Amino acid sequence: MQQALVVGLWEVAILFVVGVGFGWPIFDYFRDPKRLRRFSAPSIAGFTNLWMMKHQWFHNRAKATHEAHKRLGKIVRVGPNHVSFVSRQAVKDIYGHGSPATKDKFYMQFTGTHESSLDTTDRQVHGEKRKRLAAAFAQKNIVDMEHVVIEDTQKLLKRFDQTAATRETIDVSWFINLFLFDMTGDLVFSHHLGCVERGDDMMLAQKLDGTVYEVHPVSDVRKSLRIGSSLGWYTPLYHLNKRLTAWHEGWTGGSNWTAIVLHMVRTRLEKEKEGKELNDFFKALLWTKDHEPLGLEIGELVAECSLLLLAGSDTATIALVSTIFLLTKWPEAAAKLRKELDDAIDETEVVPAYDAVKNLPYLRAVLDETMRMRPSLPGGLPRFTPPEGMMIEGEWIPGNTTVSVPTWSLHHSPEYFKDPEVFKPERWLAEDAAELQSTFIPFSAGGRACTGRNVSYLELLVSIATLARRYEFEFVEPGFELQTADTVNAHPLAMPMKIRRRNLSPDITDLFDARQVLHC
Ligand code: HEM
Repeated sequence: MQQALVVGLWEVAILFVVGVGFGWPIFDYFRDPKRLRRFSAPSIAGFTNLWMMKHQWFHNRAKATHEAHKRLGKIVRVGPNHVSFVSRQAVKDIYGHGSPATKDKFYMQFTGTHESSLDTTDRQVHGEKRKRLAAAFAQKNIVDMEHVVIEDTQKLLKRFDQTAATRETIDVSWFINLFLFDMTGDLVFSHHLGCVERGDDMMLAQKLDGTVYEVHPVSDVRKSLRIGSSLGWYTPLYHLNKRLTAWHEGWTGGSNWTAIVLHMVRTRLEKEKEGKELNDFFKALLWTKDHEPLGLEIGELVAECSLLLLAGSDTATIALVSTIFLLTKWPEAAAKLRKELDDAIDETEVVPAYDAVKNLPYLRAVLDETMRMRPSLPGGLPRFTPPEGMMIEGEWIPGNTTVSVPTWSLHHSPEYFKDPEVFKPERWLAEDAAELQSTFIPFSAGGRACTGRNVSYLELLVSIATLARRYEFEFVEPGFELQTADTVNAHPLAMPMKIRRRNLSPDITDLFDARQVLHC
């Protein structure tokens, strides 16, 4: 009798949870307190965040949103409380300086013990954090770091030259990822990771008790971003869902990443104690411009550095791999670029100086066209409307609503970019190019746009100029298409290629031997 009652209670409880779980979203959809039903939604997106979570999990959020916009128009409801806009005006309204929208709670997935510049939703806290970094990332400071870019590029060339000599197949995507890990480690921490030299992504990590262990972070980071961003689309139950999915290796992956950064922070602080004067981004987190100590807690240093190391390496990897992919796919553009580079750069240069390449119009157009066609963060970056609501694209959007502009869709909109599926660097050199800039948002826009934009152009223009001038790349598989795993960043998957030397510039081994003799 008692057992029957217990089973009965369980059944009622299950029925209640299922009833509320399914019934409430349907009830709320028809209740429509924010009048969002006026915007069309793909499949179940108007009722539940599961639509977004599913596409995020399967790495195709940006593509699914794009399809929805193509079918349903420039304003689409992509979640019960999320409206997506593909328009120039919406970029201004949502992301522009002076926009009342704040960052969405989606970003809580990135927050550990402390918030970083990227994930804080508080304007004042963000203002202070951004001011600190902005000084370090100013153009005049970055130029002093050019030698790091040049030296790391030479190390990559050494590896690519060997591959070219043997005509073996190489996964270019993998080596570019290693190259940008090395470069970002050097720029942020003055810490050379040596990934390119070893050909692997091994990094040392440190537990809080000081134990040091080895981690291979590429797959850890992807798994961590995959689970975090999928759950991030349903913030009310984020912490509960995190507990329920504690078995997923992405959470361990995230902890390993933090442990890598902790190791780098501690190592860098040791060097500081030894009185070494190092010119890197880390110093902006230790000292004010007038050399007053900032006294940040170690947790905050780890949060900021974790962002810098990941934002710096992942995004630029995507841009550089995509450039090589698109130039190989569109050989006419590659030929034009090589002509410009051969005419402008001295034959004896191996890695040209930034000054020699920064104003080359076709080179810059190639990079911008790449970031248009394959933006590093292809999905919409979610923002939250203020409690009183706001106008977006001429529509009144009530308060506390998530809004975004999907970068991929904006960059592939025929309204702004003629023949959007064609790789056409020339569009950035045409008379109306200035107008295109307002719908070109690879670094986002306004007060929360990328702080690392200047350093990215330095790294990317120098490395593209070097690689395009020195090599011809070939796909091993005819008609190869580069696949990506879109978490928040669109991580490029393998790109097997053969590399041929163009024999224009000096041999890199001679250069290294000369440097070694010099150092002796
Ligand atoms: C091609 C290279 C890069 C691209 C396409 C890129 C893109 C972006 C985008 C779209 C955002 C806004 C993210 C959001 O609102 O969710 C962002 C933010 C940020 N990026 Fe980058 N990024 C690049 C390279 C870098 C580099 C090299 C660094 C530094 C080493 C960096 C540091 C940051 C930081 C600190 C933020 C947060 C800005 C803030 O909210 O104040 N990025 N980046």
